[in-house]
Amino acid sequence: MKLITFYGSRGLRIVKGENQYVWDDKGRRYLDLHAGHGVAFLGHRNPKVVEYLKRQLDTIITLTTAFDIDIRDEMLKEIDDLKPEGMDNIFLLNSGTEAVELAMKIARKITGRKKFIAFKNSFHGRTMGSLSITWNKKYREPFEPLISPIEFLEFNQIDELKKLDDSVAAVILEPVQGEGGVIPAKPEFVKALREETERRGILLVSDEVQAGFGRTGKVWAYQHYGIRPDILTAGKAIGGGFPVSAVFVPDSIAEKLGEGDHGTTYGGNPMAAAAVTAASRVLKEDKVPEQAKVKGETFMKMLRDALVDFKSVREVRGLGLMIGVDLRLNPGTAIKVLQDNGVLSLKAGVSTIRFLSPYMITNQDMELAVDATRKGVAETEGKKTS
Ligand SMILES: Cc1ncc(COP(=O)(O)O)c(C=O)c1O
Repeated sequence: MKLITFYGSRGLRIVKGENQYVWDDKGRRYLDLHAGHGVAFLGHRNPKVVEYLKRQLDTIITLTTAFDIDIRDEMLKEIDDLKPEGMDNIFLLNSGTEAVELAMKIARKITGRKKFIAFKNSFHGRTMGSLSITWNKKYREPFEPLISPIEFLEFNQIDELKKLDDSVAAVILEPVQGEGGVIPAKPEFVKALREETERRGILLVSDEVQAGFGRTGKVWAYQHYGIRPDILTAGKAIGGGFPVSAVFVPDSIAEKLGEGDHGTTYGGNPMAAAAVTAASRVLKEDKVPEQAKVKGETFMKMLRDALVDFKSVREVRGLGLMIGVDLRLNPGTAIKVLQDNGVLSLKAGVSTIRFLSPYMITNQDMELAVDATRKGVAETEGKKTS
């Protein structure tokens, strides 16, 4: 039997993960700034997550939300302190794309409108709805016709907001574009977008599947911008490594949703509830957002200082521990050199090395990553390194 995988092989067989590290079958340790596409933000096998999952395994693994269970109540209590402002309702799913799908369904149901607006360089997932609002043509075109109407606007261009009209159900925004190249939204753009969407009765969806849950230095990335979205989607980090995603909405929206509007076999299962409970406790007890803010600033400064002399480096950018090194050349060589030097990273957009570091990264880890990045960029420029 052969496994279908749509990702190119990295040529490593991983046998173990712990905190910010993974080990291969030859016993070599890697600093994991790939983190399973950012899932392992709370580290691999975070002890609290392992404790909760093990306890849940001994109790019950599966139970639909039609039946009550204590672990879900515990989860609701733990996540209540972390909820996006004004959003008292959560619906649990299993992957980021499912959360986006539900956000789109909700937007159509609530507004009675059809159209979605997304941004150039956006990434929202690979199922038919979320794919329709994902910018990269290579992902979209083989599967057309997708849902419509959809319009992609220039990201961070206030002028573009003139194109919003009363036919639009929702605008889907990544406060920091992840797959598209680690591009933070500009504060004035987000403010203008919020004003214009509010004025026209358009729902604003903050897609925080990648940026959310502490990674950018706040619990939710929209909190950097002094606005409130209408719907928030979360995933990746919120289960501490367990597959789970969430849609948050305020009462004003939840009240208009009813039985049959959506459903999911696995969503909200006890294992996922246990994982989210543990992850929420870790976030609060370890003051994860604060750590991400401080460490992210340090890491970005170290990268900027170390890369200042390289002509191929266009920019080091990001927010908290969501960091990109944007090159004028293809980043493939640099990512390979980083890996050979014990650091796993991933590509974003066409030209960016992306670091999605677990929050427990140390200064020593950063030095290793910065040194490996220097080597990677040097080789990209055709310079010999030792
Ligand atoms: C912003 C954003 N939305 C949605 C998704 C889709 O998540 P998943 O791969 O879990 O379906 C991703 C994945 O990278 C993402 O970055």
